[in-house]
Amino acid sequence: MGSQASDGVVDTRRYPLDDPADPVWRAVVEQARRDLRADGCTVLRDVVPAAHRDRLRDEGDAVAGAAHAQVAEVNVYNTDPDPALPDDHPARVVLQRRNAFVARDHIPADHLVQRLYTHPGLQRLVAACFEVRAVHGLADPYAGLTLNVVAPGDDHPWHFDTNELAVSLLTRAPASGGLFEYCPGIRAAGDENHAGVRAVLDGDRAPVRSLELRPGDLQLFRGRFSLHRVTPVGGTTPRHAAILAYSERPGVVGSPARTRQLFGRVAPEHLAGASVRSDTLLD
Ligand SMILES: O=C(O)CCC(=O)C(=O)O
Ligand SMILES: [Fe+2]
Repeated sequence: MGSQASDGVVDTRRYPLDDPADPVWRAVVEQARRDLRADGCTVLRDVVPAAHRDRLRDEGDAVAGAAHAQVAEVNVYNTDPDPALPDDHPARVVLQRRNAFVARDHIPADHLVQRLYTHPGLQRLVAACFEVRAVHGLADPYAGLTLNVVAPGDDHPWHFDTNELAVSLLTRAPASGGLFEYCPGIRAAGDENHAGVRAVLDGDRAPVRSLELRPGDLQLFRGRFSLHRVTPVGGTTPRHAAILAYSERPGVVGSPARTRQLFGRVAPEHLAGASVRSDTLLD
């Protein structure tokens, strides 16, 4: 095994990151591609070996207190309410966002999730699964890597992601609830499908799929096209998920407005640059 992957963060028998010619690597990629083509989502089971999962959870616990907790009124597009839109437009539905994100700059560089995020072999595998030439970590000092903290009784309401390629890793499973639900490909570049999105907000369960994530699994997800949420967390302990955001282009930084909304502050990088976009879908 090569040096990058053999430090134990990744189970290199199941995921031989250093060797894309290995039939095991190729089989992983083929299955992931089939899943992603079919419904925009795939789960790589047990990427982080069982021996490291306590550490993963403890590191998440250590930074969870730094999450920016503020109930925000949002819609699925994370846009401001626009009273000019008709009443039945999905952007008119106001949701309470109660989850809180820990920004990347609060996560120490030696934490397992930081090492996973920047791991060249893992990035190569993720790119192959998503069928893109390469994935790049964001240049955004906050949003590239976050910990999503959902407290008992709270949820993370329906939304689309701004970012195209997301990888998530549960670091603390909730005692109950906290399921990831998603509507595969409910919109596409050039087709917002407002009626279908609104129907889900009004309770239509037909397009909804549910996923049970386990600590150590990596979920690869195209959240820009699939409406998704985390259902209310039950029990007395929070749900923690690390969100590893990637882009096909290097240098991506979030807008100042969105950054303030998510983290309550901005960095010089956010004020300096224009954010890069690949389509004209609503945020
Ligand atoms: O916590 C999760 O599993 C999903 C989080 C999510 O959808 C997001 O951060 O955009
Ligand atoms: Fe999301």
